[in-house]
Amino acid sequence: MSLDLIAIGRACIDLNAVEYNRPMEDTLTFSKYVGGSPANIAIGLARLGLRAGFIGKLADDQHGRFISRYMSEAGVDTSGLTVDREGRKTGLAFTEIISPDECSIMMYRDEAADLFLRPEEVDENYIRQAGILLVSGTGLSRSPSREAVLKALQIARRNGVKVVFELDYRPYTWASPEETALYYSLVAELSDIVIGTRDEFDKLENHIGGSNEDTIQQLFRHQPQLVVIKHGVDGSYAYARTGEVYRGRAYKAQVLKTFGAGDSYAAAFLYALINDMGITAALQFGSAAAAIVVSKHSSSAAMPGVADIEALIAAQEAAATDAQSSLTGKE
Ligand SMILES: Nc1ncnc2c1ncn2[C@@H]1O[C@H](COP(=O)(O)OP(=O)(O)OP(=O)(O)O)[C@@H](O)[C@H]1O
Ligand SMILES: O=C(O)C[C@@H](O)[C@H](O)C(=O)CO
Repeated sequence: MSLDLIAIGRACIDLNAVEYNRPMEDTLTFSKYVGGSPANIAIGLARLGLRAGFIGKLADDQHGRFISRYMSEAGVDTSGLTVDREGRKTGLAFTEIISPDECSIMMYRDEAADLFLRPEEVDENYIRQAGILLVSGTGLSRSPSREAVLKALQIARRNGVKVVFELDYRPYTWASPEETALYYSLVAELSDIVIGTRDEFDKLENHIGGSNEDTIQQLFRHQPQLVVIKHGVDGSYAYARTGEVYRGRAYKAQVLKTFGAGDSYAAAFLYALINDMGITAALQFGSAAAAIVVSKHSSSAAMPGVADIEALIAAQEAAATDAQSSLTGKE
């Protein structure tokens, strides 16, 4: 077996408001989906036809079994999953969709099983047959998951497996900003590619209002070859260690909710990189996949296929060219 990418971290349950455009107090019905950033990314890559695997710990309950079955049916290799036997629960995320710009997530993650993944449950032989290890930042927030992720990182480094660090900052599991900055910078400096929002890089640097230039100057002193910094609807930048800067625009979308944007972006961006399509195409793929997912109800179940992404890019690039021609008066 050989896998294009293995993601390590949490696989949980999303309960997304079915009656939306209202506060959660007025929502009576929720739809169940698999959630958790690294699980969503693995599912997104499998939907794009790549061989994706997952390392994580599931609760020994109905939700854990649902996640395992869903991921496996989605085409994700689940042989790296372990099951908690000590009564811990699956993490739940209730999502509130008040309006397209006002979405929030209410977490139930006390003693969540995923944070109890142990280093001895991370198998060197599993990781060494992958092209990429994707580390999700939340897995670093607590022990023993923290040590399990660090072990996976160490295995990847010594076996020539590329490491992608998705910052995936979620405030609820970290003890302090200093702790977040310490582990984020440690892992970012050992990774080949770092992907995050501007706000997440501020967490890594432990200050507010940092600049992309300062961020890349610091990270390029270490291992990273590519740093991707997302700015929501204002688009995203990819900085190469060799000095090139690429800008990707966000595509127009009929936005229903904003969560899931980052995970679909990461999956499609990495799909394009793995297929040697170049960084400009990777930025287009990431933005197009995100535009599709923000217009749908779920994150994992809405991950698009290659044809959907290509169709959105073709339509929106053609529209942008038409708009440009009518401005300049050229055909
Ligand atoms: N409202 C939107 N409409 C269209 N595209 C969007 C929108 N919001 C985000 N995107 C696209 O998704 C990409 C990632 O979004 P963002 O920077 O919000 O990531 P994130 O905060 O990691 O997402 P998440 O909410 O899943 O954690 C952006 O660079 C952009 O291309
Ligand atoms: O685990 C979370 O933090 C929430 C996710 O389950 C959810 O799918 C999401 O926010 C995607 O980015």
